[in-house]
Amino acid sequence: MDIKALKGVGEKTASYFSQLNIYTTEDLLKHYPRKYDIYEEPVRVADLEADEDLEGNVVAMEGVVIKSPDIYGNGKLKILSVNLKDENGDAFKVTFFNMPFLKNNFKLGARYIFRGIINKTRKMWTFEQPKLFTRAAYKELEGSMMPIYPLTKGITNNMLTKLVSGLLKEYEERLEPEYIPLWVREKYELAEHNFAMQNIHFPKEFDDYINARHRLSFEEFFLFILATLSLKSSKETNPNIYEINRLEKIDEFIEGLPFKLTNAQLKTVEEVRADYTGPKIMSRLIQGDVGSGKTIVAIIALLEIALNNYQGAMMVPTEVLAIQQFESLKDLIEKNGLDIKIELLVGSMTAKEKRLAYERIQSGEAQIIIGTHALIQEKLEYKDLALVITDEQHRFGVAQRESFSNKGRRPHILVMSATPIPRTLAIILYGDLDISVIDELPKGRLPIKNAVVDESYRDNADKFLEREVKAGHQCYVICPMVEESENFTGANVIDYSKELSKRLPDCRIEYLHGKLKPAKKEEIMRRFSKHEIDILVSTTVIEVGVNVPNATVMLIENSEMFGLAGLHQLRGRVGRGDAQSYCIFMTGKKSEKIKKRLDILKNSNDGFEIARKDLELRGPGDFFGVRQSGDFNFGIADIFADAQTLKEASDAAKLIYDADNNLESDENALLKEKVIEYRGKVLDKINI
Ligand SMILES: Nc1ncnc2c1ncn2[C@@H]1O[C@H](COP(=O)(O)OP(=O)(O)OP(=O)(O)O)[C@@H](O)[C@H]1O
Repeated sequence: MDIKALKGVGEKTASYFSQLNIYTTEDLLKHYPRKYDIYEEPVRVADLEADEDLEGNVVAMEGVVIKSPDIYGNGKLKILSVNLKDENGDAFKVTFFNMPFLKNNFKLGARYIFRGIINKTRKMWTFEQPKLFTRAAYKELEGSMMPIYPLTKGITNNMLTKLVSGLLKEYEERLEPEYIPLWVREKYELAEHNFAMQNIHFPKEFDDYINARHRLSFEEFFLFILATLSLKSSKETNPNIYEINRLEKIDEFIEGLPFKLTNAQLKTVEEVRADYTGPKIMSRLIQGDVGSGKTIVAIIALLEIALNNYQGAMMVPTEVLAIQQFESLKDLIEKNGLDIKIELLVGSMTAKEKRLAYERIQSGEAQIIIGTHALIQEKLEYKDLALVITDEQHRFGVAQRESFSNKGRRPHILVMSATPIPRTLAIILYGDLDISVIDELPKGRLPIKNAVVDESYRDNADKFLEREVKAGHQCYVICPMVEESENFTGANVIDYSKELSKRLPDCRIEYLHGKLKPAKKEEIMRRFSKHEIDILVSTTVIEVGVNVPNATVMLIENSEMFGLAGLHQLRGRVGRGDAQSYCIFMTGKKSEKIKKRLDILKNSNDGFEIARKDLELRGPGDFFGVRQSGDFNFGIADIFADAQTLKEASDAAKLIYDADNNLESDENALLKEKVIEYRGKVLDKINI
């Protein structure tokens, strides 16, 4: 049902909802809480002193007024300040702004429970504008879990809570039929669908939440796997319609590379070449950690396809990366004296440039095409596209991958990923692809040295950057944001690079961020690659794929603001050459928790190990809306935290598929409808 059919949702609200990708009531029900507000037992001052993580967070405290409250302040601002003590007799304070009428509530000896963000100011634990409860009122709420939804401008939590709760009431009357066969629900102990919907939004108790979440994650994985299984079977019958031969020129090219391929690379190259010269169309995933050397494998394939007189295209997630790949491939082709024409296609090219590029692609003059999403523009036609490579493929949806492959007759597909997941999971998640793993780093790479530091290390950090620059190396500094913003207190690239230039006047410093004009981005990246810039201050636009092997230092400001997977990707921008490289994680806020998390990165350079340790640290109970891997953005399920559920869903899907691969039995009738709906609607939204 259209979201506008709901009472109180007009055109304007609907347009706000579209920002959250909510268009229908079904979308609204699938807009799961990000976390829950749990009314926990009140804490005491002693608890606050003992657990530093409580500061700055929401807590409840019970207290007795120990002094008649004061009102102070001038004309416009009136501050009511109340002194209290907790049951141990320890003092804390509460302040309210412009609410002088509350004064009468706080008679000497009155007892209340306050709930809000607690902070220590001038040695006193203080609430500002907390919510106020009588003990009886609080006890009623204690233990309950109120949903907190992801929001956007114009949509409040209150509004969502009301709409969802209204919808669920109605839903109960209309009871959606259960579509997972009974035997599956029994075997894997799955709650019923409607129960799960009700309890993911408004769990009465923690266990209900757990059961709801389990059912919904299972359901997401289950549909996803059934859909990919059917995709795979349709591919298996695709014969290789291209006449591609192994060429000596390619063997010579490999021989002539300035480095020796690792065994893992060699094996992967073999698998890829066997695929596209074999009887069936290739659908292969190359999985390898950052810096493991996936790109050269892709390049070898592109060259061999081009030399066989077909076209090959490689789609990458950012313009910066497209330009870089294009330039380095052009260099390689020239150096090796190969007669191959390559083309760049990115969104920011002028209409005329694009038209000319389109013409060369359509006529077949362009043999290798490198670009961004621009490669799958409807208007673009290829002459004879035989190979499609998507780099860092998790940025693209399955549907995009498919639409790309529909451009050719049915091209070979190669997908590259640095997502650190174990092979068993990869086999399930990439059900429609064969997998090659590059599990070995090039020889001579020294492990990156890591340090987790805070502001007190600033001078040393500056000296360190200077020293590396003097030694002829280059550095990245990452800031979490572009420019100063009111509600965000992290370093920003523009101010930061100004200040850094003052402190290190002998270094050539420039900044880069996503909002710069594409031509400017290109110019900066080109100059950095050519070592005309020593220190590049950047946002995370350089996170994926950027390759400047002479860079040896990665300094990440406010590293507590990034996820571990993102930090690992960023760090992967150094350590790409022979020289010793360093990664400095600078933190703005000191806390044991933050330190522990960053220590995981400090102690390991292995992507998968990091993901696993991160999960261990959080503990299996700590997964309220925490999605560790943004790469596979399922609605609620997380491939790491729910790895066991994923396995079960995969087993169940296979059992069903093996017994009834077209889902034709009565028992599977409703499931079939769902899978078809899922393939059409959801599969393209899941980024794998
Ligand atoms: N066998 C090798 N020996 C030495 N250097 C290599 C080898 N293979 C690749 N390289 C170089 O290592 C660097 C990183 O390789 P590449 O860019 O292919 O990594 P990647 O796996 O794509 O990493 P990312 O996921 O970070 O993009 C490049 O400079 C590349 O030329």
